Amino acid sequence: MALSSPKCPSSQFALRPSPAPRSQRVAAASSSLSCPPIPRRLFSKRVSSQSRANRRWNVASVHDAARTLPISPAKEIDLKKVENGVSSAISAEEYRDLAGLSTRENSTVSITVVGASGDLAKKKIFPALFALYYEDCLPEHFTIFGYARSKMTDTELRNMVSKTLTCRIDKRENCSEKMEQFLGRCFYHSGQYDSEENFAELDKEIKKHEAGRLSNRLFYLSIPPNIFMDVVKCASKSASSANGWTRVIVEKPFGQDSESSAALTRGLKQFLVEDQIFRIDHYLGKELVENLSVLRFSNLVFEPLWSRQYIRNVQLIFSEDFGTEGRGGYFDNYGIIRDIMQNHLLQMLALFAMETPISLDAEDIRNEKVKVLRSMKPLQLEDVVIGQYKSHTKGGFTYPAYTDDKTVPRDSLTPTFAAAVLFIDNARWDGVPFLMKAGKALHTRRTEIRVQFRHVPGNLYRSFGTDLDRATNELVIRVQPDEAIYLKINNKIPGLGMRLDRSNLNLLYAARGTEAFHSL
Ligand SMILES: NC(=O)C1=CN([C@@H]2O[C@H](COP(=O)(O)OP(=O)(O)OC[C@H]3O[C@@H](n4cnc5c(N)ncnc54)[C@H](OP(=O)(O)O)[C@@H]3O)[C@@H](O)[C@H]2O)C=CC1
Ligand SMILES: O=C1O[C@H](COP(=O)(O)O)[C@@H](O)[C@H](O)[C@H]1O
Repeated sequence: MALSSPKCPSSQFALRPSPAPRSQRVAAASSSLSCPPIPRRLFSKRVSSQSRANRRWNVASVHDAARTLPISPAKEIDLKKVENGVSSAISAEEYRDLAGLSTRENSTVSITVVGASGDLAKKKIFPALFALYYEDCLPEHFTIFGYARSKMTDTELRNMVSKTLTCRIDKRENCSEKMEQFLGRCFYHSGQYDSEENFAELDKEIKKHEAGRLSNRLFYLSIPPNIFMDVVKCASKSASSANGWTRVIVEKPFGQDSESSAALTRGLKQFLVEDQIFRIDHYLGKELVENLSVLRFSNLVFEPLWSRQYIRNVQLIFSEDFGTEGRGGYFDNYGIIRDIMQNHLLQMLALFAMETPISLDAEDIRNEKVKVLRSMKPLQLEDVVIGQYKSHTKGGFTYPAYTDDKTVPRDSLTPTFAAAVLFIDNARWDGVPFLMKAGKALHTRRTEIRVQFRHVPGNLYRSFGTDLDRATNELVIRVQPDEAIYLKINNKIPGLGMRLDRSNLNLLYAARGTEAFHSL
């Protein structure tokens, strides 16, 4: 089924409930007011005034426990318009207001992409920012700074970024013109992550562009987590906003284990209040992951089947057909389990397996997900397989081994592949294996959830061609590429006689070209 694509990002945030019903999002899109509705959960009642914990960071915000969206302190916003999440389409300007990005008060927003020389920044962050710019969802006065240790000029950054910008959106009018304008707003500053002095230099550069306007600053930590603290400390001391808000987006993985995760949180809180910290897992912004709860909770046909009674196993599969390619600096310290399984796949699993939440508020969904995680049996070593990709030749081309990557130590034992069987010890899922598989440099690029159903007891058609005991129903939720949901069913081959075959009942998404980071 083809779905028309909204013009503007849907402001869908990690750990947030399902988005607006499709019809409403499309309505928003087709409106001349271009930006889509913002979910109610972003406007929970808990409004904190200016940060008491740390006045340097000077923020006022609306706080939603699982995910926060601070808004500009001085702003009066008609929240009724967005009560119940998605009641009406809103304008680009209102969208910016709600995100605290208004320009009405002559304010600026400076976005610093820390780790701008890296993979995430190049592949996803700059393109997502461009998509927002294209859709007029960034404020009038905004500037983007790349910050990293690598030496680069502004022009080199622009050249690097321009290679990954695309006009993914439906209308491609003036795309190259818009790109030029966007690139003109991008600057680069080279510095160390633990140097207050270098961040003070960045501060000076930012100030030049702020030109005395109200200063709002966003730091996107597109770096390995072990240097988050250095950056937050230095940015806090030397480059935070003096009169507007300062926010920090923190990438996964949030530490190495629960101890280091708690230490990271404690560390961040020395310099930030919770409202300033935005933890992101971009898989939660993927269309099919967002659709998971909709599929299950708004279709009578699925929910009754969603249990051990009918489901034999669930597989969560992530595979990439490329290796680390220069990302060893980050990846080698974390490995595939911490890079993919513990966050992206586990989030998908929790959404898949949770009980019906009380509401679509982020906190209610989070509570249900936590119950799933707490019901999980601790993993045993024998339930896990790990591996690392080796060099191989195919079609006359030799693909490098993981340890051939110059950014990876030659003797690295970091896993690039892992498979694990997980069990959820509760009434719904007792005994159902949840198989997770994740790997880099495999044959295909694919992320999907495969739900295999039990055999039909006493199947009448056992003797008709197909081995129906094996060919059980399977529901496939293909997250990427070529998003689709299809159900494998057994049916009769048309014509004389009785021969059976397996077919797919399809919900194919046309190439919509949306990208999770764009909406997040
Ligand atoms: N790549 C992706 O698609 C995604 C990545 N992420 C997350 O983004 C973060 C960054 O990932 P990614 O961009 O892929 O990683 P990279 O390895 O590309 O690292 C980003 C930048 O950080 C600096 N860096 C790398 N290693 C180190 C190190 N050991 N010490 C200090 N600086 C270092 C480098 O900049 P320089 O040397 O110039 O300072 C590098 O360009 C991670 O937390 C990852 O989980 C999340 C979603 C998707
Ligand atoms: O978080 C990460 O995700 C990417 C894959 O993201 P996708 O949206 O392209 O599927 C992965 O390559 C990277 O290792 C990891 O850090």
